[in-house]
Amino acid sequence: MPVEFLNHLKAVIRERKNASPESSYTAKLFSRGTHKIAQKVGEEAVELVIEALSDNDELFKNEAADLLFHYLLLLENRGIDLDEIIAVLEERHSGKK
Ligand SMILES: N=c1c2ncn([C@@H]3O[C@H](COP(=O)(O)OP(=O)(O)OP(=O)(O)O)[C@@H](O)[C@H]3O)c2ncn1[C@@H]1O[C@H](COP(=O)(O)O)[C@@H](O)[C@H]1O
Repeated sequence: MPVEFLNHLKAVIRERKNASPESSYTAKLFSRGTHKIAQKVGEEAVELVIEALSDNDELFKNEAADLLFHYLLLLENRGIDLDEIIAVLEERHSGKK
């Protein structure tokens, strides 16, 4: 189920690429381009690092979700599927067998 949801979210993000910027947060970020999307990934990564140093699991999970969401956006903006990143990990893993 979690993997299916991730695939569903990827599809929604892809749809938003062609949606009007006024219609959604995701569409607006796509309209602002690579610089803004990359900046958001950096911001969300820093926010996650800050929460990693706290003991609040709820805040940590929320920041982790924000980072994952914006990471998916960055991949979609680049035209690279998450499966291609997983393939890199699989290749690294198989090389260590
Ligand atoms: N999973 C998410 C998701 N996670 C985080 N966010 C947004 O990411 C932003 C992160 O918070 P920030 O305070 O860093 O950003 P902000 O202040 O809103 O934006 P800035 O102008 O400051 O950059 C918030 O606006 C969140 O709403 C998300 N926005 C949308 N989704 C999903 O994306 C899909 C498309 O949603 P829409 O974009 O609403 O169509 C749906 O399935 C949504 O559930």
